[in-house]
Amino acid sequence: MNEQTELQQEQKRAQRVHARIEALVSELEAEAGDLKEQVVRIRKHFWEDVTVNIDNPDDVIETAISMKQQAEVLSERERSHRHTAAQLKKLDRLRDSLYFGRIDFREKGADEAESIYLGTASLIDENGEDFLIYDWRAPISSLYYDHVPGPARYETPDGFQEGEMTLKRQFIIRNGELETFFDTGETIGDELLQEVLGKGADANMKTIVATIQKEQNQIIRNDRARLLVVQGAAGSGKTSAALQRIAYLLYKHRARLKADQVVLFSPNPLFNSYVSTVLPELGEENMQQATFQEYLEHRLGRQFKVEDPFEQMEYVLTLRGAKGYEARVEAIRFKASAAFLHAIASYKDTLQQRGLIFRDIRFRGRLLISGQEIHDRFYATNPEHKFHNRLAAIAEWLLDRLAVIEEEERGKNWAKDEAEYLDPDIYDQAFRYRRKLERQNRRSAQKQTVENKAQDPSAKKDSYEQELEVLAGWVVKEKFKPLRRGIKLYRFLNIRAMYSRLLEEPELLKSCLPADASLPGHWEEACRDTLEKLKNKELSYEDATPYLYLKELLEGFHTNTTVRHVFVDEGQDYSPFQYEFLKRLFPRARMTVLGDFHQAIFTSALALSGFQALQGLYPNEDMETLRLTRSYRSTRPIVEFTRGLVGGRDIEPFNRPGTTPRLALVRSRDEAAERTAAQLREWQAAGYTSLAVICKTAEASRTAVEELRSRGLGHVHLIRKETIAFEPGIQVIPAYLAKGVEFDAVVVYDASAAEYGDESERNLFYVACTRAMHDLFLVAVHTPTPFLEDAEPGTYTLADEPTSVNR
Ligand SMILES: Nc1ncnc2c1ncn2[C@@H]1O[C@H](COP(=O)(O)OP(=O)(O)OP(=O)(O)O)[C@@H](O)[C@H]1O
Repeated sequence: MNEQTELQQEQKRAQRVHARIEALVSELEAEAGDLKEQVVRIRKHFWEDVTVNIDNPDDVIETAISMKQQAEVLSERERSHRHTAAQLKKLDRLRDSLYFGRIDFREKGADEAESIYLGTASLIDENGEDFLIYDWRAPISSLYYDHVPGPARYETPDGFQEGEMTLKRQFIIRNGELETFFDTGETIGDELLQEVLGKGADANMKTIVATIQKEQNQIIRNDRARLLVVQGAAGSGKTSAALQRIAYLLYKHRARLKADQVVLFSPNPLFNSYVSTVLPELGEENMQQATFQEYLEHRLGRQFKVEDPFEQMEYVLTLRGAKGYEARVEAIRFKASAAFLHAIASYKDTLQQRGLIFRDIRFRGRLLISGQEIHDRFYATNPEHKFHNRLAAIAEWLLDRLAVIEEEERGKNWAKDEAEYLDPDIYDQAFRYRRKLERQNRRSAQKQTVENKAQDPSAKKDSYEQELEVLAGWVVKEKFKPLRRGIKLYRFLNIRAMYSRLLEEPELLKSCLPADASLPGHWEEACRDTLEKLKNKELSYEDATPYLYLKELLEGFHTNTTVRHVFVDEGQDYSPFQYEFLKRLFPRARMTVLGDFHQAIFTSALALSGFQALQGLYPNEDMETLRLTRSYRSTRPIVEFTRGLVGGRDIEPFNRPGTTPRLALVRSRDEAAERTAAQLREWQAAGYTSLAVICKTAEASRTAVEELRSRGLGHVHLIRKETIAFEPGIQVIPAYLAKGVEFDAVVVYDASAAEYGDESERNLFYVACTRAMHDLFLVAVHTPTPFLEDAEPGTYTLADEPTSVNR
């Protein structure tokens, strides 16, 4: 068959499928309208259609049955309406794009090949027999992503199905009309990918189902690993693969897995909103999204002012040379290390023998039970018993002691005084509460007397003294409530003092470290600062996780057993501590970690230890590591330039042509602003809509916004750590907040040695440069950053030289 006839045939088929969708839509719309009417009518006349009669017991039963039936009819109609609405949404998604690919597959032993058309959802023909479209996540669809024409196989629940793929085709379908197709010998042919990647950046991430690459498909469909680690270059599709993997898991395990049982940990709120459209676009509900900081705030925010990672980042980036800087940076690194994690765990072990610090239990400024007394009592318990059983015994003992003290307090004048001045509302509340309690606890004869009087309406609150006694009892109970609650939560453990002691006593810490580890330089200097902060109820970011770890080891771990999949994006920026945490917090979840060491920007990052640090997390056989080396985001010239910055020789560009990155060397900040503004205007004129000016820090970004606005540029937006969405226009953004997102064109402002001079800033510079999809412009005042010396020769040009277009 010649290509023209073939095209016509495909177009005819597309028309048929489109017509089927339209017919279904009209049918379902009518059905939905009808159902909606019924629901509204039932709700409105609910009581009219129910026979309400409560004259005798039989009537009551009949009434109940009638109500139940009516409620069931209503909920059945509501369910049908929801189902129809979901079907309509699915059809609406299919209506324009229908399907994107076709494979012809002949099963082993069969005479003929079957044509499989792939789309974002499945669709069956009018007879209910054949699939007009297969969902991209169906087992057979994996053939499309994994194989080229020839012998092929796919995994089914019953094992592998062998066969031969005789055709592989990609379609471009717009508004329900098939424009063209490509037959391809490649796994996923480059034409479609070229077309997709050549488009402009969006305010939100897009799905990639039509062009998923083979190695990405391995990530998406991996069902075996308990811990799946994906190491991939910037722009290699890690986040995309993660999101399509979530969609795949929700489809494959749809009977058991709901979207709220999947959590994605991401670097910041902006990233959260950037990726939040992908799953709904694929017809799935969104997973839960969180940042680690939110979790820390949730657990420690009441007790401490907890520093966030961006404040720490700003400190590291801007205060070089300040007093205590070196000490803190070394401490940041140390406190994120596996050695410190080990130290905290063995510190907890020693505390089982000695050294626990307990809080005094005080009431109205008076000491009730001293920390020393609790301490002595704890160490008098049997050391053979489990630590948490010993603690539970102490809590029980404290509650008993408290009950006795509470009883004594009731007769005291302060309680009666307070009872006398109770607010009328609280008074009533107290009185009712007391009566209820006393009905439940008829313990002593004395109580009984009071209760009888209180319960007897004729007695009213006759004796003033007795009434006051009742109320004083209530007052004391209310005042003791927080004490009892605190004891149940083990607040009598003084975690702050114990964490502080570990920092105050280097010998103690050394004894808890693994044999091959030692304390970092300037340790005591760093600790002085931390201890001061702890005293003021402040917690640095580097201390927050170790502190919480110690707290949980002592008090018991909080767990969430409903979550089944945890995804950690930008996984290189998490410490071993944080992984240990996530594992304990979600004991029933599988974990997918996505990261790129070249983008490790936090001092606490895994960068040095690499993902090996994750090895102890789960047994080796439960862990799998996959690599993505091809970079899709940026044009070939941009990838060829950026990979040199980090020595990433194995980073392979997707072959998309573009302009070579340019460097403008300027003499002043003023000139830098001029050049930047001019470049942005040029890009706007060329039709780019998503533009970013990436600076090193928040402060530099604020200044840049002023400089650009004062040059008449409109719609210049400053991105802060709290920003949750892009507004249309030019984004000015600190590099560390640009993680995970992308723009049509990027100015790196300012790429000078003064700004990016220290080796520790290399990765940050790399992150900034790799955000550009189509064009990259660097501006440097005086001397450019030394990192440019590592760029492969010829991969960037000076802006004043003629621009070379690398095709
Ligand atoms: N198979 C694909 N088909 C089409 N586009 C793709 C594909 N894989 C990746 N992309 C595109 O490449 C860009 C980068 O993808 P993504 O953000 O997932 O990469 P990443 O590895 O998470 O990047 P980074 O680590 O730099 O944040 C996105 O625009 C994405 O849509």
